[in-house]
Amino acid sequence: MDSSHPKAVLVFSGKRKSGKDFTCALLKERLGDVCTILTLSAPLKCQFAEIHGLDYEQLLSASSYKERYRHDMVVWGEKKRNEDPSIFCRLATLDVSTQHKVWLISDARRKTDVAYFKETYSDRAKLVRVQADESIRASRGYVFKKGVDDSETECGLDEGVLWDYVITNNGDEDDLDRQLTQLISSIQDGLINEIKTDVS
Ligand SMILES: Nc1ncnc2c1ncn2[C@@H]1O[C@H](COP(=O)(O)OP(=O)(O)O)[C@@H](O)[C@H]1O
Ligand SMILES: C[C@@](O)(CCOP(=O)(O)OP(=O)(O)O)CC(=O)O
Repeated sequence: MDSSHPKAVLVFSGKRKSGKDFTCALLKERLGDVCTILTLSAPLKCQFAEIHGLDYEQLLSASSYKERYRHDMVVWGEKKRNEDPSIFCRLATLDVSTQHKVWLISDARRKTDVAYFKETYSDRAKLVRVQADESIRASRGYVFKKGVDDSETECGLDEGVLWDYVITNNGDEDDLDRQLTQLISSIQDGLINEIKTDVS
């Protein structure tokens, strides 16, 4: 593995409907092709869909179809992680083009996810928590589900993590834009000067 690649790995975590995907898409828009979005859930959903004859594309979407199978995917995923804690981290980051110097991992959920990226990429890995008030999440379609929202998949990173950045995403677009601008400039200053060339 090329130890100099990637230059930065932003590991995002947040509750359902907090805006992880939304925030990563905005960052990708701002950073361009130097950046790529990777999800730990994609390889899990791919395998789960194959085993159960389900529609992978629908599992990837923000749909009721995904929600219908979420709990079963969580249980199956945890069984696989118990056998090999970093399996989905490795699968999600396989063969990423060296063109993409900045990786946005949009959906870390467990201490083992965080540990993998910190151990593998050291200080190139930065932990980002996206947070939104529960009322805002509800307005985006969040409904509490027992066995999901009170279990590790949604609570595994609620405590004991020192976040490098916390993004508050309650719908104030100017505030979000300001936070993302700060995040991008601190990454550029701190970790990856090359991005200044790539995005200028
Ligand atoms: N700041 C925002 N402004 C407008 N819509 C938003 C904002 N943040 C999230 N959303 C919308 O809310 C829904 C949930 O956001 P998403 O990023 O999918 O959450 P998560 O990935 O954390 O579950 C999506 O439809 C998304 O487009
Ligand atoms: C089984 C899962 O991978 C399903 C995650 O699906 P998404 O990542 O699509 O969830 P959102 O937070 O709503 O964007 C969770 C897990 O515990 O691995």
